[in-house]
Order: sequence, then structure tokens, then C-alpha cells
Amino acid sequence: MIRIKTGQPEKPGKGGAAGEHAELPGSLPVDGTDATKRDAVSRETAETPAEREKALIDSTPAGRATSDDVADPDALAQLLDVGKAYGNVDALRGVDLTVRPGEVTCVLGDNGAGKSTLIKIMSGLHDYTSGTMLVAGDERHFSSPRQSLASGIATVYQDLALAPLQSVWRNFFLGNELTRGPFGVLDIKKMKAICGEELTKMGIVIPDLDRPVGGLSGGQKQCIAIARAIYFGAKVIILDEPTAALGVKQSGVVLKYIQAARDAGLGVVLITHNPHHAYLVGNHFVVLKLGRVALDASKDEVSLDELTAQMAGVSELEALEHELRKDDVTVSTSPLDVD
Ligand SMILES: Nc1ncnc2c1ncn2[C@@H]1O[C@H](COP(=O)(O)OP(=O)(O)OP(=O)(O)O)[C@@H](O)[C@H]1O
Repeated sequence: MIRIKTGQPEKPGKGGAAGEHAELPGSLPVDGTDATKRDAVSRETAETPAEREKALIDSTPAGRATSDDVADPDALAQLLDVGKAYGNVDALRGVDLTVRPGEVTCVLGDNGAGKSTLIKIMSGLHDYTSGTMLVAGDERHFSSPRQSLASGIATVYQDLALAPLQSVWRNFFLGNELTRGPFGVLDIKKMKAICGEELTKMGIVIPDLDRPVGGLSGGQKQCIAIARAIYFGAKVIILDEPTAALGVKQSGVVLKYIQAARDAGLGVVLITHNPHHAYLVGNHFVVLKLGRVALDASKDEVSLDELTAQMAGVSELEALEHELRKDDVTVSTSPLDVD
């Protein structure tokens, strides 16, 4: 189901029919007319990205602009109408997100959209202030990252929490070292063997596992952090901008690895600014704007162009361009500015 929202609608409650939402301020028009009449610019005939963005919004059936926040029995984790307020700042409001096994759910958004807040809620750093979070069907409020991890949610942050001077295998087992015998001697042989096996299983080739992690490429480091999370039992992995600091080739390595994790049956939440990367591996896309869901669509419901337009906020950019082109702008020079 695709949902596109404009403005800053309030959610009136759960499970309401379309008609209940007709009066929402700032939401899509709910006029009861044939949807085709509202498609002033059809998605097929739209030429510019702005027209396509508008067409996509116009073509959204009225009832779909409402919350579909119902528990999904197949979901590994789900946010239903979740909000987070920091004092009087609403960082997130009415957010729905479903993480299913074998799917990559991409969360896109510009600076301040609420992506970090969403990660913090799911990874146990912050609690949410409204709505419901379900993990494996149970309502959860995490009070620590440990609780989130224990319930199968692993978060891989941009800084990766790897020790650069330590070897690959040491990093793989960091904090979970295997020991043997009554004196708890590190079982280095076993750790190296498992680390090698796990990395190979997921298609990562690192010839020397004794190499310090600091010397590896950004892509390889990301893959090690993800492989580690999977090995230690994660069912859901949240990846915070994994390709943000990487070049094309290394991004490719990480995206391939994300696909491997998805194909292994994990639920992946990919947080990114990059619609191109998201579209290559994503099954479902949620665009956040100022803490609210601006678009919620599966891959067969949204094109890359439409996703990019949503991300770029094409209509906002055009308004900005228009402002810049205005020739009535006068720049006054303060006497203090004159040499
Ligand atoms: N601890 C906090 N106290 C008050 N406001 C906060 C706090 N953390 C985030 N915010 C506000 O919540 C909103 C969402 O912030 P958040 O960091 O989640 O966005 P983001 O999408 O991750 O942005 P970025 O890509 O820049 O990291 C912003 O307006 C931000 O200023």
C-alpha cells in the first residue's frame, strides 16, 4: 500500500475508514469524487520531476492517505503510530514502519527528518512517547541497547564500533570472545575459524584475518560489522547510512552484502539519504519529512524518479529557485561593509 502525505496531518486514531479522515488539516483532499478526476497530471503524462511528484500525490486514493497501522503477524518489528517528543520538539509523529523477514525497508529523509530518532527508539537508546512498538508481536519499550539486542535487533552505526588496531577476528568477537578450559583461555583458533566461515558465507573475502581492521576499506569494515550482528543472532539489522562515506565500488560491496542479509531471511532497515542506493536493494520505502511519514510505498508502487523527487522535495526546490530568480531583491550595503 502506498501512502503519501502532504502538510502535517494529525492522526485521528487507529483503523479509521477514509471518511473519518476527510477533515484532516493539510492532508490529501478527500472529496469523495472519482480519483481519476483529481489526477490533473497523470503519472504517465507527467514530464518534469515536479509534475511526477504532484501526479503521484494526486493519484493517491483518498483513503490511502490514512494510517494503516494494524499489527502485521509476519512482521519482525513494527512501529504503529509512533511519536517521540523531546520536550516540546516533536521529532517523530504518527510514524508507521513494518520490518518483515527477507525484506529491506528503506527509511529516507533529509537532515532533521527524524531518522536518528527512529533508530534510537528501535535500538533502545530512547523510548517513544506515543504509539506502539511491536517486536515479534509483543509491545516493547526498550530501556537500553542491550534489551534491543537481546530481542534480536542489532544496529550498525556509521562509526561501526570497531577497534581499528585489533584484528578482523578480534573485532568479530569483540565483547563476545570464546574461551576454553577452566581458566578461560581465549580460543583463538575457533574464533578465527568461525570468523572466516561467516565472512565467506556472506561473500566477503579477507585473506588475512589477523590484519588490523583499521587497514581495511570502509566497505569491508561495514560488512564485518553486519556479519558480526548476524552471527550473534540478529533478526533485524538497522544500518545507519552505511554507504554515506563510501565511493561507488565500496558502496556496491555493502549493497551486495545487504542483499545477502535480506536473502538470508533477515529484516533490514536501511537508513539513507541516497534514493539510488535505497532503490537498488529496497523492497519498501518510507520517506520522513520533519518527523512525519511523507511517503510509504513498496517497490512496485514507486519509481526511482518518484522516490528521488520525494527526497529532493522537488516542489520545494522549485519554489526556492523561483525566489532566487525574483529580480526585485535589493541588497543593501551597510556603511560598515564599505572599506
Ligand atoms: N535530544 C534532542 N533534544 C531535542 N531535540 C532533538 C533531540 N534529538 C533530535 N532532536 C530534534 O528532532 C528532530 C529530528 O532529529 P533527528 O536527529 O532524528 O533527524 P535526522 O533525520 O537523523 O537528521 P540528520 O540526518 O541530520 O542526523 C530535529 O528537529 C532535531 O533537532
